[in-house]
Amino acid sequence: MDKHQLMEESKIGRENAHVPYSKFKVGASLLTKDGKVYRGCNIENASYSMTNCAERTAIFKAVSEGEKEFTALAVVADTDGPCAPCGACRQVIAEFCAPDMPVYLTNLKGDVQETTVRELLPGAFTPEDLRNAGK
Ligand SMILES: O=c1ccn([C@H]2C[C@H](O)[C@@H](CO)O2)c(=O)[nH]1
Ligand SMILES: [Zn+2]
Repeated sequence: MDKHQLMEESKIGRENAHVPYSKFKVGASLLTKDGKVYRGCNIENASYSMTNCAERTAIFKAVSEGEKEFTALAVVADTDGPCAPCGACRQVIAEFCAPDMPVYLTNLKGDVQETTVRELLPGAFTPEDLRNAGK
């Protein structure tokens, strides 16, 4: 699967967005090392803060199915420029994806910003920090 196909998968994921409050649909697609794609959408709640973003939906779906190795992530929304993941998602992405993994931030107009996990959250707090604590 190439990056263009992965970006199309994120648009398919976006179609299931549950957004009665913001009306802002986001889609994500996460590619595994074995070529499988996990799609995600944002899922809002009447208790607004319970909302789960598209990126975290895709990651949690994959991890809950036993997936551990990821090679790319694409995110899409109907934004003016490429859709930027929120801070919470950047932290979760950094937990499960390698620092140099490509991330494709896109919109429905076809703008694409190719970035990396490291660039999304420089200096991320990682499992390594916990392992090294007190040493
Ligand atoms: O990268 C992003 C940014 C926002 N949202 C969602 C959360 C909420 O449902 C809506 C507005 O913030 O967009 C995502 O899913 N991903
Ligand atoms: Zn988010």
